Amino acid sequence: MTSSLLTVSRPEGRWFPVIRPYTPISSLTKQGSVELMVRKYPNGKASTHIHSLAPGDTLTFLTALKGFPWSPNKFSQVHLIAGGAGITPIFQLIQGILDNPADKTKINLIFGVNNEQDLLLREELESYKTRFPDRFNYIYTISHPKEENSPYRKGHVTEELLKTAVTVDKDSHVFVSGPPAMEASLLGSRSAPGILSRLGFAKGQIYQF
Ligand SMILES: Cc1cc2nc3c(=O)[nH]c(=O)nc-3n(C[C@H](O)[C@H](O)[C@H](O)COP(=O)(O)OP(=O)(O)OC[C@H]3O[C@@H](n4cnc5c(N)ncnc54)[C@H](O)[C@@H]3O)c2cc1C
Repeated sequence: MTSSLLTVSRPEGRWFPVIRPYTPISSLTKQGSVELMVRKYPNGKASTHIHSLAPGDTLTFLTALKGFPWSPNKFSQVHLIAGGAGITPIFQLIQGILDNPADKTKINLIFGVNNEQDLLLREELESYKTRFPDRFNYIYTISHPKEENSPYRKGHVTEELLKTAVTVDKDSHVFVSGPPAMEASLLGSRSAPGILSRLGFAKGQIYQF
């Protein structure tokens, strides 16, 4: 579980191929096809190339990259912090846990996006919430809401939000997947601790996709 696929794109007009990982959002046990969700960045070499593909075109997969070595009930609770398209590996983990009847791990998702349209996989997440109300909880936080009466929290994923949204205990683990600025503020650097360590999480309790 939690692996991504290394793709090779050959964008038109470029000498060198571009290698980028993408995470399947289809169940990993599904045979015969794979579903990717790729966010298009206007100047993004691989993402614009993948968006230009038409039915019948090919995309080369180099290999699968191993992610976190998950085993059921490894932790009593996981806190999953996703930003934008970073939801894909987090969603794969949610699917793997909740689709496995033997796994009783509780999931607390904090999903930060720019606007309501960026709330990817919203229906799938809401369906899990309906099926697992006691084990799956999510908070959406939107930095630049477009809807006037947006029902969601406004703002970025901040220390203030995480103080109330996550409980730090030895038996929990945190998974982070988001844009560079969000990851930097959560994880910090060698010289400056990030939000997660200020909240009390040990390094070994944090996994960055
Ligand atoms: C393990 C792993 C799994 C991933 N899975 C997915 C996935 O399932 N779906 C998905 O869409 N992406 C995923 N990504 C990100 C993906 O691999 C590429 O980094 C992304 O598509 C950008 O590549 P690019 O060649 O289009 O952009 P590049 O040519 O590398 O970058 C060009 C410009 O695009 C913008 N840009 C690029 N990346 C970001 C970013 N993360 N945030 C904000 N702006 C950015 C910047 O302006 C940058 O200067 C994953 C990354 C990792 C490490």
